[in-house]
Amino acid sequence: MDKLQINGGKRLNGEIPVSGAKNAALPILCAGLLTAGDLELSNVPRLHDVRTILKLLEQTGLKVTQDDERVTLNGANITSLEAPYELVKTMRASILVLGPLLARFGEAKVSLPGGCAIGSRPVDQHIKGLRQMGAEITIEGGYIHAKAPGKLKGARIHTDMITVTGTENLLMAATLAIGETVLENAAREPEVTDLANLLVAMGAKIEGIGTDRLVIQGVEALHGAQHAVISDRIEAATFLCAVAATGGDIVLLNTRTDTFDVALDKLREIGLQMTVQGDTIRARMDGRPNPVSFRTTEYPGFPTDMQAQFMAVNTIAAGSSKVTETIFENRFMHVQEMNRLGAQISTEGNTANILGADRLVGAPVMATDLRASASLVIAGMAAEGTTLIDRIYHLDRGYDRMEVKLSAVGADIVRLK
Ligand SMILES: CC(=O)N[C@H]1[C@@H](OP(=O)(O)OP(=O)(O)OC[C@H]2O[C@@H](n3ccc(=O)[nH]c3=O)[C@H](O)[C@@H]2O)O[C@H](CO)[C@@H](O)[C@@H]1O
Ligand SMILES: C=C(OP(=O)(O)O)C(=O)O
Repeated sequence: MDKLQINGGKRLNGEIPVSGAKNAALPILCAGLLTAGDLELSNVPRLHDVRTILKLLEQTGLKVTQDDERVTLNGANITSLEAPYELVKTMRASILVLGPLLARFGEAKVSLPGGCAIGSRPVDQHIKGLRQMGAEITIEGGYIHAKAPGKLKGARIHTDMITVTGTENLLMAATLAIGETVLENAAREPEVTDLANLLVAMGAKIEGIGTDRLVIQGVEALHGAQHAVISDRIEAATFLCAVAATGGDIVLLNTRTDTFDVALDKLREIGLQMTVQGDTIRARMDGRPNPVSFRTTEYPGFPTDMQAQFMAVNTIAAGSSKVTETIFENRFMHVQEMNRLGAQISTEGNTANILGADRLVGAPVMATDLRASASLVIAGMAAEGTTLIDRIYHLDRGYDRMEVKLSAVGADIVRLK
């Protein structure tokens, strides 16, 4: 199993290209199931999760042609309407094939995703919404069996909570349903907007893009389109946290700063000096970070996917901070590992109290989930001595060669096979 070995205490200096967003690429690739035409995608990140979804899509009969970050999909010859447990269990976002398959073919059999390290993560809202659109859904043997005799029909759907992949699944389903669908309480994450923009390019009729009320007029069929996946705001903010923790002067290329204002404000509060020019951000840091307190919430609030990385910066800040996680019930698994490096964090329910330590000292630690892994990389880079991070397959799910990008700007970080 691969590990990362980090010798901490190195300042970062140089340019880092930001990849396309995992959380936009995954639903967008699933949208390939909605059409018999060619979907020509660029800026698709090289991630394990992308490979998993492509494997899943290929076994439905979707034709995949890949040239580095360019992926062309063709859904003219879909032969299987099933997403098997073996693939779904490795990646929860596989549930995103449900809406498109059901909408275009009137049938789908998708393994129920299990819970995962960060929480139980049910998909009841996806199912509830599809039922409101007329789908007949049974759950048997660990699989969601869904049928829409005739076709899905437009409906007014108000999800009980804001759900990102739930909104995406229902949005994709609604594009081919008969009549009008209104999605109330819709997620407004930039990745949902990126998917909606692609669907419009494919011929979908969607109003309210970027708001919490999406109105979709179903069409008979969608056609092929070209689309560049939006830049990954979480990857970009992760690198900014890294430089805030180590000090240095870096330039991020290919960013979309308009998609992560809240994180940028918090980074300024930390003391990171940033200059934004077009799609680049120059970020400079000297001295010890200021502590920052925050609560995670849905977009446009502070993203849960950045909670762990900001906590890593807080561990060495000059003062104490409070971090509250409101989206997932078990997203503090990095706390114990950071404490192994000398961090002083205590938790009370969904709140972590962090007392900034004068220094962290390297130690062997274990990655428990994707963003926890990234936070341990940051903490390891800020620590004195050597940190060995085990189970970095979590990191590879969602970061495109993180150690290569960080070594290129001066970090001492190597992958041990
Ligand atoms: C592939 C992808 O885009 N993943 C992102 C997506 O996950 P994902 O779409 O799975 O997260 P959701 O927005 O659906 O989850 C938000 C909350 O709603 C709950 N819930 C959700 C659906 C449902 O049917 N029932 C239910 O109870 C979840 O357990 C969670 O507590 O949004 C999360 C919240 O921004 C991010 O952390 C993930 O990186
Ligand atoms: C939780 C995440 O992803 P997923 O929903 O794919 O597990 C994440 O990107 O931080």
